[in-house]
Amino acid sequence: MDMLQTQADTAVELRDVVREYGSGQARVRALDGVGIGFARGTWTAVMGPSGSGKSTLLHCAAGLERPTSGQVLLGDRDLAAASERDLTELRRKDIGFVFQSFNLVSSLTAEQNVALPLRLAGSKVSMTDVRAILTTVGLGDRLGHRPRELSGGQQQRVAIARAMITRPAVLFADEPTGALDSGAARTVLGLLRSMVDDAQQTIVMVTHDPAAAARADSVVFLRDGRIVDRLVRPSVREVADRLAALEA
Ligand SMILES: Nc1ncnc2c1ncn2[C@@H]1O[C@H](COP(=O)(O)OP(=O)(O)OP(=O)(O)O)[C@@H](O)[C@H]1O
Repeated sequence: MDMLQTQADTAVELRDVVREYGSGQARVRALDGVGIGFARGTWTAVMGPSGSGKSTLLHCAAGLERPTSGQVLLGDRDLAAASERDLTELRRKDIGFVFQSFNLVSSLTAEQNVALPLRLAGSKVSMTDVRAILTTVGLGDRLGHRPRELSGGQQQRVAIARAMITRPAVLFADEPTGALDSGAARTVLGLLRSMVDDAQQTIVMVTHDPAAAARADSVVFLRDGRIVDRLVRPSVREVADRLAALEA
């Protein structure tokens, strides 16, 4: 789908992205010429064997790491060529992150954690909006709780609320359900699904879990730093089989 789309339909596009680490004998090519577009209002899962380049792809697409060569286009801006200052601004306003480890500030309440991106961006903080978002993720009765007073699934829902508050064009998720039991994972995946279906946000998610990947609109598979396959609306079984074949 990405090839035929115009840029206006594409939230993020990687063009011939190469990312190398180290030098000389120790040089590793983590991404080896990746070209892919993530269409607006879609959810893409990124899978592949350990070391295939999934996290590197996510970090380059999100402007957390610079490619060695190639372009990363967010709208009409090339993140690969942006200044540090522009990248910081972009990460605050246009991009959201959800990580396996939740990354909440332990001394802050759920409400304060969700308000934090707005405060950092110097925006006006509406506590009504903060509470509304926490209510959306089912935590309307946990506003004053600190992370240690919440379950893993609840902490991840706070992290999702925090990523939603700035209404980012793209949400990058790195193993968002990796630390959760299956019930909590289902709740979190349902929230991600509604961000795409109800708010037309774009999600790029790295996962090892075929059940999580099957909730996405499409699944791309990496091997040795290259995209080797893509499945559209696959079943859990299809994802698991494809992954097993790549890992064999
Ligand atoms: N900072 C780094 N310095 C050197 N090599 C790195 C660095 N980060 C990643 N690599 C290498 O790049 C390759 C891709 O790593 P990456 O973390 O993107 O893989 P992955 O698919 O996310 O793996 P996993 O599923 O195990 O998390 C690996 O060979 C890894 O060792």
